[in-house]
Amino acid sequence: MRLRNKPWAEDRLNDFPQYVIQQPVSHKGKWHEVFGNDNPLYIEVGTGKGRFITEMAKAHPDVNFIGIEVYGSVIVAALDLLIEADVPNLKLLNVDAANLGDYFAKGDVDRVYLNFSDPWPKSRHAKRRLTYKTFLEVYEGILPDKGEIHFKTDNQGLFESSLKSISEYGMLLKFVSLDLHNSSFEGNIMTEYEEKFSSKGNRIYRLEAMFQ
Ligand SMILES: C[S@@+](CC[C@H](N)C(=O)[O-])C[C@H]1O[C@@H](n2cnc3c(N)ncnc32)[C@H](O)[C@@H]1O
Repeated sequence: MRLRNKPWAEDRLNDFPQYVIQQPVSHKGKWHEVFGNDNPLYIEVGTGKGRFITEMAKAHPDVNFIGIEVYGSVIVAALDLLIEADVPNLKLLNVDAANLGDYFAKGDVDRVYLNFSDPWPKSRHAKRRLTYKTFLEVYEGILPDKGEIHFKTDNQGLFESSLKSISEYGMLLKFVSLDLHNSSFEGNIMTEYEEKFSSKGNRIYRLEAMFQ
């Protein structure tokens, strides 16, 4: 993603503590207190400008959602969407996914969504892919037993390397589509990148995988 520096982003994120989690470490093991209910918690890692997670929160009021994004200059756009939507079941978290184990205990998170993650095509950058084994370890550490990741991308190389990484990790593939938009899958919510790349004619790949 091309980044425009927004020096004011941090102040804006701090101005909305009702939407942007300020001290995530303090919620470890007790995230239900943040939402005031015992509903399941789904997170999107690399939420970008937040369209997917905001639309998911609107469509599923009985699920709690957190959009996680490493760049403040990007997640401020998600904050604008959340302010407009004003839904109680969505929060934002401006952290690096590599550190999620510092903020979430095993079983705090019920599902991980990865959408159009940066492909990092060069093999020397493979460790930065959000489906690399070290990130799978992080997700396994915060999901319950048999927890799931749901991943979609238009990038064939990233999809193939993710299938390999997920299989080598010993996860069970529950669903694979090599052309999501021409499949029978129902309830798809488009992300910003999905709209951009599918409108150019790119195929969308999707998988669901379960830890076991
Ligand atoms: C290509 S964008 C896709 C955004 C959105 N999910 C979509 O589909 O439109 C990938 C996003 O993941 C974020 N990201 C990459 N690595 C991350 C990490 N380690 N932790 C959190 N976010 C990350 C990037 O900053 C970027 O905003």
